[in-house]
Amino acid sequence: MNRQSAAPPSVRASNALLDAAHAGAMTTASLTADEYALFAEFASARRVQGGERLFHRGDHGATMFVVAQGRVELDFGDDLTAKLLGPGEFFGELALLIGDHARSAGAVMSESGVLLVLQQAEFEKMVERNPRMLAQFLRRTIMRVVLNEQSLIRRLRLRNEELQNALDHLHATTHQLNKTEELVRTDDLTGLYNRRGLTLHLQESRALGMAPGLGLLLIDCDRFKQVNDEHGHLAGDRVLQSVANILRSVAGPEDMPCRLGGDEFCLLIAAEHPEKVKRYADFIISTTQGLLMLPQSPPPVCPVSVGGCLIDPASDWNAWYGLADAALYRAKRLGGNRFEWQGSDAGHD
Ligand SMILES: Nc1nc2c(ncn2[C@@H]2O[C@H](COP(=O)(O)OP(=O)(O)OP(=O)(O)O)[C@@H](O)[C@H]2O)c(=O)[nH]1
Repeated sequence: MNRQSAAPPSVRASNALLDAAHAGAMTTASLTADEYALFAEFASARRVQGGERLFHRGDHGATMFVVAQGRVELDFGDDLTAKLLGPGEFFGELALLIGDHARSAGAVMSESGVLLVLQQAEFEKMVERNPRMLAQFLRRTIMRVVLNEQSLIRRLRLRNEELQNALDHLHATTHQLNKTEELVRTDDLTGLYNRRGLTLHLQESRALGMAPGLGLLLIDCDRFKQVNDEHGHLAGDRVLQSVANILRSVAGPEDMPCRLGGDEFCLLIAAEHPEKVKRYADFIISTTQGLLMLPQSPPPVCPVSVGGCLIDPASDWNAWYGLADAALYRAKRLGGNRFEWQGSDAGHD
C-alpha cells in the first residue's frame, strides 16, 4: 500500500488540489458545470449593461457574483494587472467566507451580460442541498486566496529588493557626489580649500549667520619663482605644501586655511581682537624662519610676507581682501619675511 492511497480521501483530495494549484489550474476562478447548475438554481440573475460599475475597490459588500453571460473586468489598482472574467467564472467569493468586507478590486461590466448574484442566505441553502459539492468549492476558493496571498508576498519581496537596490544606488551616488563636491572645493597640491571652496564656505556661513568677530591673514611666498628656477618645480611644490602645513597647524577648528592660487594663501580666523590675528601671523613667520635655518637643500620652505586685518562680517570678500592686501603689499615693499597690520580706517593700528 503506498502512502498516497493510505491517506483519508479528504487529505488525498486536498493534496490533489495543491498539486493542481501548483500546476496553475487553481488560479482561474471557474465553476465546474455541476457547480454552475447549483449556483444558477439558487442565485438571482441580474442583467447588467456594459460599462456599469458593480463596485469600487474598498467598497463594502457581502455578495458573490458568477458571470452567466458577458464579461467583467476586475481592477486591483496600483500596478497590478486587471483581470477579465467570462461565463462560468466568479468573483467576490470572499463575501461568502467572511461576510461583509472591503472589496480588494473594483468591478466593471465590460461587456453587457447576465450575472448570478448570491447572498449568504442563498449560499446556506445551497450548502444544505449539496454539502459535499460546496465543501469542494470552498476548499478550492480558500486555496485560491492562499495562492494569491503567496504570489502577493513574492511580489512584495521582489519589490522590497528592488527598493533596497534603488536605495543602495542612491546612497552610493550621494556618497560619490559628496566626494566630487569635496574634490571641487579642494586644492590638489596642498589639500587646503581652494578659492571655490572658500567662496562656497562663505556663502554657507552667511546663510547660517556669520560669526561676529573675524580676522583675515593673506600670506604670499617671497621670491618663490626663484625656488622654482633654482631647485625645480617639484621642490617648489614641496615649499607650497610646507606653507599649507604651517597654516593647517595654526588653524583652529573654526578657522579656514585656503590656497587662493599660485603662491598666495589666506587664513580666515575667529578673532575679536587684533592681538589674536597678530599672534597667528607671528607663528607663521617664525615657523618659516625656523625651518629656513635648517641646513637643507632644496629648502623645505621659503620666507613669506603676511598682511592681516580684522574684518566686518557685514561687508564682502572684496572689501576684506582689499584691507589685507594693502597690508601684504606694505610687507612686500619693506622687503618681505614680515607681518604688516591694516586697521579698518586704512591707518596702521
Ligand atoms: N612649483 C609650483 N610653482 C607654481 C605653482 N603655481 C604657481 N607657481 C609659480 O609661482 C611663481 C609665482 O611668481 P611671482 O608671482 O612672481 O611671485 P614671487 O616670485 O614669489 O615674487 P614676490 O611675490 O614678488 O616675492 C610663478 O613662477 C609660478 O609659475 C605651483 O603649483 N607649483
